[in-house]
Amino acid sequence: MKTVIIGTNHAGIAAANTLLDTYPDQEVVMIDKNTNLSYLGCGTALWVGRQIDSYENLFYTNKEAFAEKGARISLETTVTHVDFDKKIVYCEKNDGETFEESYDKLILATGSVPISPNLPGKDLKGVNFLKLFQDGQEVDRQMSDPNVKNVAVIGAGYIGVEIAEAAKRRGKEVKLFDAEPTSLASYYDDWFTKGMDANLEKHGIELHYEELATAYKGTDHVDTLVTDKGEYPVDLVINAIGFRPNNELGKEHLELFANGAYQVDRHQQTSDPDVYAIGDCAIVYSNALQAEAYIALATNAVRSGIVAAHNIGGTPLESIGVQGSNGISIFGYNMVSTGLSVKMAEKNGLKVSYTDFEDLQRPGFMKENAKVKIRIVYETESRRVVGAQLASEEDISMGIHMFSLAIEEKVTIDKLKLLDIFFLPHFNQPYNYITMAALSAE
Ligand SMILES: Cc1cc2nc3c(=O)[nH]c(=O)nc-3n(C[C@H](O)[C@H](O)[C@H](O)COP(=O)(O)OP(=O)(O)OC[C@H]3O[C@@H](n4cnc5c(N)ncnc54)[C@H](O)[C@@H]3O)c2cc1C
Ligand SMILES: NC(=O)c1ccc[n+]([C@@H]2O[C@H](COP(=O)([O-])OP(=O)(O)OC[C@H]3O[C@@H](n4cnc5c(N)ncnc54)[C@H](O)[C@@H]3O)[C@@H](O)[C@H]2O)c1
Repeated sequence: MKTVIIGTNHAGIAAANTLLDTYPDQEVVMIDKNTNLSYLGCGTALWVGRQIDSYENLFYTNKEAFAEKGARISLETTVTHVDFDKKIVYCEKNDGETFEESYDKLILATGSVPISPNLPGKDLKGVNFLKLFQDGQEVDRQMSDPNVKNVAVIGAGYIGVEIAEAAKRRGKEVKLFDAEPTSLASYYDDWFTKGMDANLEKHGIELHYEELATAYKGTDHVDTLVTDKGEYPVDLVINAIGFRPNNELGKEHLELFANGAYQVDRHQQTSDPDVYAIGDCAIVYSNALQAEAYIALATNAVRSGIVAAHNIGGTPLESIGVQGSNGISIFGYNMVSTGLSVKMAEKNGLKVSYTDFEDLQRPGFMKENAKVKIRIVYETESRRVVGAQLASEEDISMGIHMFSLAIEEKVTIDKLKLLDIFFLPHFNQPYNYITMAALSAE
């Protein structure tokens, strides 16, 4: 069996490793237009903000590792189109050479592309996106120029908030814009985003919410950002208003979700039985919504790659769905969430209730201590847990995984009330905030 994988980043890598490690008879061909693979985009802001010493360790594998395992791998090679009837992939290398690859099974792992606001001046120098390793390097190069003093970040989602912190750490004047009234509006409720916004402001980031960019001005290089509320001097702009699925190769042939992502079943199989789609170019099944959804995360990419590869290799395996669990840490303030916020649940037509609790992480007699906020969101009628959010200066990250499993397993809020949670002063309180939140649920 010959499998061709188009796109060799997180999703494609996971699929290739699974096929090569588990199914030695598989012939695996990997093709990617980029010069590198496995770049951890999460490290871009850490590097730009100089919270890590080098960007080199942000790659976790390389081309040679796959060649050694027996794959044929071509980087700097673009798949220009696919003939799905003849089952042939047409490729063009960066040096202009073209070649064809036939396949028995095809895996589309072509990822996502940043949404580009089509504004006047969008092609001016100094207007950037953050997706690839190369984009991060370019932003870093510009950030290193002492003449670059004013940075505008458009989009206060994950990338925007993280890069705003990084720019501030590099001593820039930073303005953060978003269409919504808060940062991280699609992941957290206001009780949480208010905490993050206070944190951003405390560290000198100027917040411009419910304010839309309308143009970039400048001669060769951007020098002004125009919005519906004013004009601001800028030396560097970073656009981070979300991703859209890259469906270029299959959009005429395969069934698509509302936003253009490839429609797949729980085996990652598309509407063409010989074609699988994984990672950011495909939909996921949201256990919180109990419906298909689009959630672009490296974690989902890896899991979907493993599922597709096992099905192709001959071991039937269904995806268990996702919760979209995510986390962020900005100037030492940590927030994690899984499933749906109240706002997002209601936007999607779910009738939900929620329970909040706030307390110190440890008993008051412990020296190192900080407050923790928790919200658990559950369906009002069924009482099924559909989301949780936590925030603290403490590392509360691991607590969210239990809620992820609770959502996946359709656990009710009442089941959490008397859950066995250990107590040790070094870690938590005898009246644990998870228990207290659950007990106070109406
Ligand atoms: C700055 C940043 C920070 C992030 N931080 C996090 C984080 O902390 N946690 C998290 O879970 N997620 C994070 N993400 C999201 C995560 O990076 C993506 O969800 C993940 O990269 C998706 O992996 P993928 O393999 O599906 O797609 P992609 O990473 O988009 O890879 C797709 C690959 O396909 C190749 N390709 C596309 N078209 C063709 C073609 N025609 N021919 C050949 N090759 C092609 C591309 O070159 C690319 O290598 C972050 C993203 C960014 C940009
Ligand atoms: N820590 C993490 O897990 C992490 C880090 C970075 C990226 N990612 C993932 O990568 C993907 C892309 O990240 P992202 O930050 O670009 O997207 P995002 O969806 O997290 O945020 C986009 C933001 O842009 C805003 N926006 C949309 N249109 C706008 C407009 N015209 N003007 C102003 N604001 C506008 C939205 O309100 C939103 O706050 C997401 O799926 C994200 O979850 C995850």
